[in-house]
Amino acid sequence: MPVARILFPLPLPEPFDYAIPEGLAVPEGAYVTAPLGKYERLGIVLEILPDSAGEGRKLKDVVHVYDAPPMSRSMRDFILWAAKYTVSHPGHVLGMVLRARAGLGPSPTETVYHLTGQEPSRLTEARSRLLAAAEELGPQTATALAAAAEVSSGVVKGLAETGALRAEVVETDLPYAEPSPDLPGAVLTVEQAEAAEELTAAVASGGFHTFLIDGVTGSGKTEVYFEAIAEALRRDPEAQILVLLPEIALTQAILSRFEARFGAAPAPWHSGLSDKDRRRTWREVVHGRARIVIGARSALFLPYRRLKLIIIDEEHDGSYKQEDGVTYHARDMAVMRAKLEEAVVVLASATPALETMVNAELGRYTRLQLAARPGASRLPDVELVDLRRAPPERNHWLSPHLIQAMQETLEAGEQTLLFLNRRGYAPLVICKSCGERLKTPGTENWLTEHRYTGRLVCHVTGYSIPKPKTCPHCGAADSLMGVGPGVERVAEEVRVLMPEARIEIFSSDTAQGGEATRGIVDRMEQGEIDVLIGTQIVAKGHNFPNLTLVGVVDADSGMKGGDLRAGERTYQLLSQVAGRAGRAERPGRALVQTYAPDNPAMLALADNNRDGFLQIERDVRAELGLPPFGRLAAMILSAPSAEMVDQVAQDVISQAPNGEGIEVFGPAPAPITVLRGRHRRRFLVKAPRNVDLSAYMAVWTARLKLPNPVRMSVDIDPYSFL
Ligand SMILES: Nc1ncnc2c1ncn2[C@@H]1O[C@H](COP(=O)(O)OP(=O)(O)OP(=O)(O)O)[C@@H](O)[C@H]1O
Ligand SMILES: [Zn+2]
Repeated sequence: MPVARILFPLPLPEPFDYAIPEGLAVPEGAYVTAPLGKYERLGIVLEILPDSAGEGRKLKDVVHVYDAPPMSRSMRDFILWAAKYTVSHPGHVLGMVLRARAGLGPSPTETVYHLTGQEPSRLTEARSRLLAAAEELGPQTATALAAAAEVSSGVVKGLAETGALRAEVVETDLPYAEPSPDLPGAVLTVEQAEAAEELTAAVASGGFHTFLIDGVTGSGKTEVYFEAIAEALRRDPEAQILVLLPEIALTQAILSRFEARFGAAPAPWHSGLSDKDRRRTWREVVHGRARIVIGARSALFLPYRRLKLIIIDEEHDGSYKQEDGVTYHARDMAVMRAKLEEAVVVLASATPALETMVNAELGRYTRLQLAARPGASRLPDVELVDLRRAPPERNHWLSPHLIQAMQETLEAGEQTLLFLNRRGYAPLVICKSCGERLKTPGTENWLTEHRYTGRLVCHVTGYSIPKPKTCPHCGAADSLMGVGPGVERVAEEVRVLMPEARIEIFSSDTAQGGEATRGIVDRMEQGEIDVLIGTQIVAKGHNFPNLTLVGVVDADSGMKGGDLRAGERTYQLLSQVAGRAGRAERPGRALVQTYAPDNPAMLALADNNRDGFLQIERDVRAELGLPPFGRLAAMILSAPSAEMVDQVAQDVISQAPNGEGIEVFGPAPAPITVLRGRHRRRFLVKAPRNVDLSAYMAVWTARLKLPNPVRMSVDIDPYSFL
């Protein structure tokens, strides 16, 4: 009897072997169930071994094979590779792949009711209301019809018995409509057409190829990669296309753009999906029927049947790094995935990551440049406002220069966007009496004041309390004071300065759920808002034609904290924000308030000299042997008490293997020192580029025997450093 080697989505070190019973067809990659411990569990057949592998062994049987296309070999290889790279159990990675396993079964069904046109024998008031609702809404469930007509669902049953309604059993999860490659797109400019041609040629000839679309904001990067998508759809009727976006950029606006271009909505994948939509997308992906998937980073781990093109829009974005559980960077993983699938991968950005630029220079990626915005649209002028010379008034945040520009903009009937990457009213609350800074109990995380809700909130842990009347430390009454600006406080300032302006705040607090976001975006597009004050949620993907002034309230805030990418990230975010201005005919400008106008990131921003900035960055990193010129990994230990974690950390460091050129720093407090009641310490490991740091970390972690409540995780290429 042949043997199936099965991987389960559990943190187990290896797969297990099972016998394939007579009469059961089990292909490689099949989704199966098999007994493990007390339960039958879902797993994946990694490979089929010859009969000899089972000889003399007492193996349990595979129990059930799901009626779904088997997982491709390239997907299985990707799982094993990703586990090795991230120093995780393969079963842990498989768990991410099987996140909506309900999609393995067929769609659930429900009963809907149609009008038959036949008159009921007796027509009551309730019955005619219900028939009217059925007429208006079309086929619906009894519950939905009854609710719409405000009658009991018994009325539906009664009408069905008289023959006025006909019941039909239908599937709840419908397939996605087939996108069409041949609808007209934008008429491309010469430079756009050249870039599109290179992409479509690579898609047409097949095979692995990595591109970078390096194009200024608003240059039409989306229009260009649309052409590659169209080509992939056209070439291969089974090809699947994955478009990754930062979660925050997955707005209705971009979905609508896809729908307009391809005549059908793409299959979505992000953290806000309902269970039903998650199951639906997953099923359609596995069966190969979802042709275009648009999703956040975890969409990379879906088990596509035939993935031929991956787009990573805003490839520099920090949200592609997953920090929890299996830590990975979706951009880097996507390139590997494309290699295994022999697919084309396209990174797009106006401010590519230094890592990506270096890869392009080394010829690993083909760089396609878009230097201009199409039509009359121009890049905004960026001007630094030196706050040391002309500061705002005390306890105010807008400089006279910015205020004047806002007033001119309002008078011209145009819109202003003020950017401040801080939610709430004030980022810090202190007691005037005793000087205490309010923190989440047991941690070093400050509480942020939110006036809108009257609460103090921790943005790290989510801890929140109503704002106390007295100081929790010294008991003084009315002594708590918010320090520094958040978007709510800046809005307050603008309201006083410009009482006639229509002002709105756009942050994750005011944009809970897609509907609210759409409301603000729509109103901004329609010109119903004069001043929009927003966090990074406004920085990406929006096209506001009448927006001509962008004000950056505090350009320095992102520079603090000693993070190796702080300068790069500040440059990226600010040029992204500035790029919102002047996207239509009217020219735009950006005023950037800073106390450090000679910082290289600020100077480069003002000169629109991105490459000069990257050159300085790369020199610094090359000098220090930091990524991409060296490698980093982190190990995080956590335990219920600080004493315990410190003690274990000493033992852990003594076990670190020696390696040529490898340096281990720490233990030090982790970026988030206390999380969910656990104290965290971190080691940072630095190695030359040619060292396999994953293998080094695997050797180290295999040596450790950690006491029970202590947990350990490895982060290859860490991104947070505080
Ligand atoms: N060739 C073209 N003809 C007409 N309109 C175009 C053309 N190219 C781009 N546009 C329009 O210009 C705007 C910006 O294009 P797009 O969003 O594709 O740029 P982008 O480079 O992806 O921008 P960002 O960097 O902000 O993400 C869009 O409204 C788009 O429809
Ligand atoms: Zn006090």
